[in-house]
Amino acid sequence: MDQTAEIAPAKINLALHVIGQRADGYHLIDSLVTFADRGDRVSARIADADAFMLSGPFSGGLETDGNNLTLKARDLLRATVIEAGGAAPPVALHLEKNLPVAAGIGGGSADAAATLRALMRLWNVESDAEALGALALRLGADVPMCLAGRPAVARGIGEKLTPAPSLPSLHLLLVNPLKPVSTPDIFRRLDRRDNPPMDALPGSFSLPDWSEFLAGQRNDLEAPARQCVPEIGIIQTLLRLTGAQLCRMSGSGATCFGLYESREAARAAERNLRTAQPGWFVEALTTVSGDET
Ligand SMILES: C[C@](O)(CO)[C@H](O)COP(=O)(O)OP(=O)(O)OC[C@H]1O[C@@H](n2ccc(N)nc2=O)[C@H](O)[C@@H]1O
Ligand SMILES: Nc1ncnc2c1ncn2[C@@H]1O[C@H](COP(=O)(O)OP(=O)(O)OP(=O)(O)O)[C@@H](O)[C@H]1O
Repeated sequence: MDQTAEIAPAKINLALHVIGQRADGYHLIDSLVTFADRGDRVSARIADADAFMLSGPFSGGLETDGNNLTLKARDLLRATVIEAGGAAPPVALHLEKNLPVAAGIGGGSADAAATLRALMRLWNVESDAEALGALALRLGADVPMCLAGRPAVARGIGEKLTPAPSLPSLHLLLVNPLKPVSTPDIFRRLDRRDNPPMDALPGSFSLPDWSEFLAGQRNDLEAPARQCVPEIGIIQTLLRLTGAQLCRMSGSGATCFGLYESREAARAAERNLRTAQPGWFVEALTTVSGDET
């Protein structure tokens, strides 16, 4: 194989409780994450020399040097492969950026994870899950969960993952006012770092059970994010007006999601909000189900 491609799906924190802080400043979280059926796209092919190309609606202003998480992932995997005596020939990478940047939906982390998956295939790298998780964590706290790409409870700083097999597929609308948010800044603004963890997850696939469960959970980063992006309140009011059963912010923001009872309801809300707010990112999507293999 000399070329391959991977989708880098949007990550959604359905709930995110901040329950402590490590001595090094990183926060301990208890978060339920799931993944969209779409996102960025990373394609890779063996080439004469390393190359990187960016395209897509949100490529403007993004780093094209070694600070782009796609290239950080390439460089880290290559160093690991070479250290183990393997070969990691030059590759041309193409990142199609469909997700807004610094938006709380894991864009850069998803790109890094997709790059790892693509290059492991291209370079015939084999690795056990534990070593791969540790490698991913060196790229960012969200990268291990994006590498797994399955509904999970994320604990520790986000790297301790427990599958959530009974989480059903959800119909969501993502809305972002295109105001980038700095993750460290939002964590720094927290008033409390010792909040209670999430309740026990429902054991059944029932959507009403999950809706009720989610309604009882929180995103502890929402209050500090609202200080920086007041539009978060407006977005949630608009989501409720379009019939969302639940709305909440994902990650460190500012993207919020609305939960709808059907794909049609999410699509209708998408049409309404795109007309009302043409300058915002508004995307209806379906999430992966916990029991898909
Ligand atoms: C908010 C979440 O998206 C929830 O899934 C993640 O916790 C953030 O994950 P991420 O963007 O991959 O974070 P990293 O790139 O590893 O860290 C960026 C910065 O965010 C802060 N950070 C991140 C994760 C975490 N559990 N505690 C933190 O305090 C730290 O200041 C860190 O320097
Ligand atoms: N491929 C990439 N895509 C997006 N951001 C990138 C990428 N590479 C580097 N970055 C940098 O990472 C920062 C965080 O962007 P990202 O989109 O990953 O944030 P996020 O969605 O808030 O992530 P998370 O939900 O993991 O906190 C940006 O400010 C950007 O400069």
